[in-house]
Amino acid sequence: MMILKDILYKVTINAVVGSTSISVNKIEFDSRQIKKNDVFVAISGTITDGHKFIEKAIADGAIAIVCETLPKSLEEGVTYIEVANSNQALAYMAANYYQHPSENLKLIGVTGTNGKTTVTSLLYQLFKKAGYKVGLLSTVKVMVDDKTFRATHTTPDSLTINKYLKMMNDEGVEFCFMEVSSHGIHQSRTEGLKFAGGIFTNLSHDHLDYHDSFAEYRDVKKAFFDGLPKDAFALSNMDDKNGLVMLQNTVAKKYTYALKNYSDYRAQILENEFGGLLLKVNDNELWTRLIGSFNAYNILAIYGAADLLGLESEEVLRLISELENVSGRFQYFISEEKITAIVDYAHTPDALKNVLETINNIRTKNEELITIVGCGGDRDKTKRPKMAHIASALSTKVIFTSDNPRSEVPETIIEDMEKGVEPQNFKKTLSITDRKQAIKTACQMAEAKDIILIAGKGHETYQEIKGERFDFDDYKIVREFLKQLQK
Ligand SMILES: CC(=O)N[C@H]1[C@@H](OP(=O)(O)OP(=O)(O)OC[C@H]2O[C@@H](n3ccc(=O)[nH]c3=O)[C@H](O)[C@@H]2O)O[C@H](CO)[C@@H](O)[C@@H]1O[C@H](C)C(=O)N[C@@H](C)C(=O)N[C@H](CCC(=O)O)C(=O)O
Ligand SMILES: Nc1ncnc2c1ncn2[C@@H]1O[C@H](COP(=O)(O)OP(=O)(O)OP(=O)(O)O)[C@@H](O)[C@H]1O
Ligand SMILES: N[C@H](CCC[C@H](N)C(=O)O)C(=O)O
Ligand SMILES: [Mg+2]
Repeated sequence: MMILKDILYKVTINAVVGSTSISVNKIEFDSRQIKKNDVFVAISGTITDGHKFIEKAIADGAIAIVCETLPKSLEEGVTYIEVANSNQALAYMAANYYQHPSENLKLIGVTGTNGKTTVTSLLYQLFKKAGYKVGLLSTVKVMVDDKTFRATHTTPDSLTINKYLKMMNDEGVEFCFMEVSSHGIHQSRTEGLKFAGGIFTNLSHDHLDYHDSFAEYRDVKKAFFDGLPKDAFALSNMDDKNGLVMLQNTVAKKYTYALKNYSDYRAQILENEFGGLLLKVNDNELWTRLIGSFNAYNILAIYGAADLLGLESEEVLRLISELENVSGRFQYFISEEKITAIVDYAHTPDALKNVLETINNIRTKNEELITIVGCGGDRDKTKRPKMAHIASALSTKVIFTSDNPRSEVPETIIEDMEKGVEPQNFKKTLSITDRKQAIKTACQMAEAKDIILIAGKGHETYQEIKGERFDFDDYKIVREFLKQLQK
């Protein structure tokens, strides 16, 4: 239980009806979770409006309501708080309720179109190897030191974030690395958190189904850096054309990293092969198992963050060479017949281009590259033809298939993709709606030494169709087919 007034500390309030000295049990923003003596926060969302469920919440025992518009009829004995922004109010209420857990550890946020999971997961590994208790909030999973929890989002809602941070406080966690998605920033999920640092990876085409324009997408990401406190660091990628934009209004201490432009943390790629990357980082040689020039940026970002967080440079260089790859990110194996199968999470045009260019830099010309790719349903439609254009231009053969169709018709998604294929590449492409069938066909087509890239789902162990999740694991399926085909 907690006094409502204390939960509302720092919340911008327009009007109060009733007493804020009442004791409430817990905070909920979903009326279906309300129990007796809870406070319900009504949020107007993308599908429905929480305000429609105020009456239901009270009937189920809510004794306080936080909302942006007071209901026409007010119930006796219920306290109503009218606020300017329910999402923001929820974030401050969540921080108050869990006693500001972000202030009791060093919280580092990573934002950008691609690389967030890779950078946060590598930082988690690095700080664990350095002997610290560490937290992780990522697309793939949540870690409270050594305990694993299922991730429902890249950036969870503010109540969930603060719940995990409080658990980390109780476990004595000193550092927490979290992904900060543009949806998360736009919905104030990270409002009220005290960040010790922010890292910008890159900005390219994604989520234009949610943001009205690329400029709005950029400005939402920039808002994260604008909100960093002056004792935090802001580490930005100077090779990204929006790298400086992210830093221009932050009061945090500014640092930069790059391979091409002058920066505080610089790297050069000395070797780039399937075995890993040999880098020169600020005049030190560094080996990493990770593959691909895009991973040079991720490695440099974690090197800079570790330095800014006080880890000793020599130790960081040694530990980075021990880091394991992140699940579903350029995860590969080579079959007995020397066919290389790569599973990667690339689901944006820039990511797909990076992965395909990496493979093309490594493979010899007589090794065919067969790419299997689809696009998520209920996501950015404008990236579909771009992904298909990139896949068909940079592969020897391409099979368009389903990713997570969600509520859309899979064939329509594939048609959207096919529109991006240039005529000279038509002969390279094939469309097979069933993803399993597409993977099997690629395995049948592949000859010894060929490479199969399965892109878009990475670590995901499900396929989302019409609101249901069916078991589906790219990596397991391709291994199985290559074994069956004795290839
Ligand atoms: C589009 C989007 O981001 N939606 C998120 C948002 O939901 P919403 O506010 O739009 O919810 P809504 O369904 O319209 O409902 C409005 C309100 O009414 C309430 N409600 C609803 C029904 C009811 O009976 N009673 C009730 O009180 C809901 O609890 C909600 O507060 O807030 C919810 C609670 O935090 C999130 O679960 C939900 O994520 C949905 C499921 C989602 O798919 N989000 C994806 C797009 C997402 O967030 N992705 C990003 C980036 C991914 C990446 O690039 O890696 C992420 O950070 O994961
Ligand atoms: N620094 C980078 N620059 C460009 N592409 C990258 C970079 N790092 C990873 N990628 C590519 O993007 C894919 C997704 O990487 P990752 O999961 O780290 O990104 P993310 O930002 O967490 O994505 P999401 O927004 O979906 O959570 C990888 O599988 C790889 O293909
Ligand atoms: N295979 C996934 C990748 C994107 C998942 C996440 N970034 C999101 O937007 O929810 C899809 O496109 O369905
Ligand atoms: Mg991620």
